[in-house]
Amino acid sequence: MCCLRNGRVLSLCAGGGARKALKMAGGILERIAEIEKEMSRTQKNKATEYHLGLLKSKLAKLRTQLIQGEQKTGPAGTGFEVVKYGDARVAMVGFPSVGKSTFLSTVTKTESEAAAYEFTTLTCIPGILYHNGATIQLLDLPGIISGASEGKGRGRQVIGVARSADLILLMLDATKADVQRPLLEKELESVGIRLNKSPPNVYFKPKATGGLKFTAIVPLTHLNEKLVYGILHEYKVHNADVIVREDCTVDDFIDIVEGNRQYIRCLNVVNKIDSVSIEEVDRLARYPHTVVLSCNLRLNVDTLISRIWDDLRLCRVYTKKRGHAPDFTDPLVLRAGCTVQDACRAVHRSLAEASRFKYALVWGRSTKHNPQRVGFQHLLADEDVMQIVTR
Ligand SMILES: Nc1nc2c(ncn2[C@@H]2O[C@H](COP(=O)(O)OP(=O)(O)OP(=O)(O)O)[C@@H](O)[C@H]2O)c(=O)[nH]1
Ligand SMILES: [K+]
Ligand SMILES: [Mg+2]
Repeated sequence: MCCLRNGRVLSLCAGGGARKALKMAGGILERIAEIEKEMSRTQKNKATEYHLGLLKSKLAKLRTQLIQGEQKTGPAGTGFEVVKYGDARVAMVGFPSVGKSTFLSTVTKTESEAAAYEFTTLTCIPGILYHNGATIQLLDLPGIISGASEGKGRGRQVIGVARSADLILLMLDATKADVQRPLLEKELESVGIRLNKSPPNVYFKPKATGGLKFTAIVPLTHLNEKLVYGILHEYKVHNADVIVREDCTVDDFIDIVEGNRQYIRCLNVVNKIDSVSIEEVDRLARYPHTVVLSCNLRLNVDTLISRIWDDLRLCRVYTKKRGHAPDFTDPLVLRAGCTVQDACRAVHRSLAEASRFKYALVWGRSTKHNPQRVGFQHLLADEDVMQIVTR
């Protein structure tokens, strides 16, 4: 019933351009359904792998068209753009009534309405989580339903926000986690979001001339030259260098050719563990990238916050003035793998220029001795202390 309400809201605000876009999306959806049907009819074996590979690239192309169509023609103001704020952004994605709003209200000062009926939250509600000297923007979002990625309910907007996050929390209900998790993963996958994955190690460079050059530097068990050529042909790429450096799948290779994938870290958050047995809690907690939780009983809330912190992979750098103690209250909050130059830039843009910067003194886990005199390229570690010496 609520979906209907959402559907009605959507169609009410759809103007001429948007209506055309919806119609176009409808055509693409039909073709996607046809290809999915054909794929499910086709047996998987050596003889069909080429055919299946091409179908997969056709499918990927259509899905990209769908997303791009939406981005270009979607009525303005229907997304819920919330300004990025703080050192990192965490978005909660889940089915209705799994406890997203309850969690936001538990860990931030923002009150997001929580209730026993589905679709209580209708837009993006930001809250701020203060942890370890960092400010983390936590986004509460409307519940999504299966088919969200194809435009059902507010799914598209929700996924659009998820795309902008540094970490996605897949919020699950402990009584239905095994059903909900794969459905949510599928919705995010189908719009090009890759969870807890790193980009496949494949070099791909389209060129103007010279034909296709294919090299594999490891034995391949899913891909072969013919298949790669077939997929590239599907994308109308006739000149390119391809170097495959890992045993990647057809899907991985298509991701590389599409080039628009987003690799985002994700944590499965299983809420309402007060509703299931202790044995079940134990089983759920063993799933990879998972934290179990009860917002109502405040069980494991701190564990979740510290897992969020770990997964964001932030790096705190305490700055220090010459002759003074370091300021441990207000760190620079950067990303893991940051350099001294990044830290200088965070203090002031001009300090990141070689004309101003002489060297830095660093104390902490990144150094061999304390302090160590280092240049711009030195890699900093979490909780390092840094003193900048200028010219
Ligand atoms: N048993 C139990 N119920 C919970 C827990 N956390 C939240 N709830 C209840 O679950 C219901 C839904 O909570 P919400 O926070 O509104 O869920 P939501 O995911 O934001 O829902 P939508 O905004 O509708 O998508 C409310 O009645 C909460 O009181 C929990 O840890 N255990
Ligand atoms: K609810
Ligand atoms: Mg809610």
